[in-house]
Amino acid sequence: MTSLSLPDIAAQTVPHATALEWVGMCGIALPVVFEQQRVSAVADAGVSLDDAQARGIHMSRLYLALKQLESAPLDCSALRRLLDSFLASHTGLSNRASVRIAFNHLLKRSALVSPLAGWKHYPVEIKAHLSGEMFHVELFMDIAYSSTCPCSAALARQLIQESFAKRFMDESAVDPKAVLSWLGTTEGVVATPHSQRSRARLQVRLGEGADALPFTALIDAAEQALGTAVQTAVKRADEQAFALANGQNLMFCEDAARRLHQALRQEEQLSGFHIRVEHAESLHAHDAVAASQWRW
Ligand SMILES: Nc1nc2c(ncn2[C@@H]2O[C@H](COP(=O)(O)OP(=O)(O)OP(=O)(O)O)[C@@H](O)[C@H]2O)c(=O)[nH]1
Repeated sequence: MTSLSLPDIAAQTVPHATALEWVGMCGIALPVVFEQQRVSAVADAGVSLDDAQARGIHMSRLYLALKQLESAPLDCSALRRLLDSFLASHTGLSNRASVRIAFNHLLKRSALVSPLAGWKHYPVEIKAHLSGEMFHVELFMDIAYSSTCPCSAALARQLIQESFAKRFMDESAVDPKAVLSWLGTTEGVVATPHSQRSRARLQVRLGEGADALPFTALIDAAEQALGTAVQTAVKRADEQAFALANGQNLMFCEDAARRLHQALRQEEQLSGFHIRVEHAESLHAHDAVAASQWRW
């Protein structure tokens, strides 16, 4: 064993001094506690390097500080304490600190009709920033839903009308039983509208005084506004109810963005948001996309 001290390269000065906006680590494996459950998260942690002469920051200090989140429930207070400790460990070097934490939020969802339930995961992210006394937290969530094209539905209805006219218009008296049985065939309902799995990507900024991270409430509000969230456990009765829900919930991407905008405006704990919806069209190979924002 040698008694030589370890070289500390980070403490050196640099010949071409430049302050840096952000320096840190990305993709750190981190177990966190959210809503009484331990979840496997990935974190990015960093600070500004405002001392233009300093060679580097002390990455190990940020890494070790993240340990705080292994046991403390994940909320705004815990994030604030973490960022305070990032800056406290970089006095004289850094004035700003940030952390990003990403994980899958699991929620149990009931079937539409049958007494079944299953799990859905929602990719979520938390971004917290501290600059002087300015602390803010942003949340991101990704929500899958089903959308049926209103234009395609109208065109399909027109084809069904034409098919009906061809089959029954020459008859002097239309027999309801014949119509009923004809409606149950693919000659009757001759066309179906296209629908697609769609995604809503919500970014929100929490207002001052917020402590809890309201992922569940926001996801519930968004799914309620969209009306046709993707399902978990599905029996035929559930699938039929889903077909009815979609038929009564026709929407362009613009409709989805507007509904979400209205829903998020009701959320008093938010100070701003950005919405992006993507309808992964089955009509063509590109997506239909709409975005909206408030105080973003
Ligand atoms: N600043 C910086 N450190 C890096 C980088 N890549 C790897 N590291 C390593 O991160 C390790 C931890 O750095 P420090 O936190 O300064 O470690 P330390 O000097 O033992 O810890 P302190 O005594 O608390 O300063 C060092 O071994 C660095 O070489 C990089 O790009 N920048």
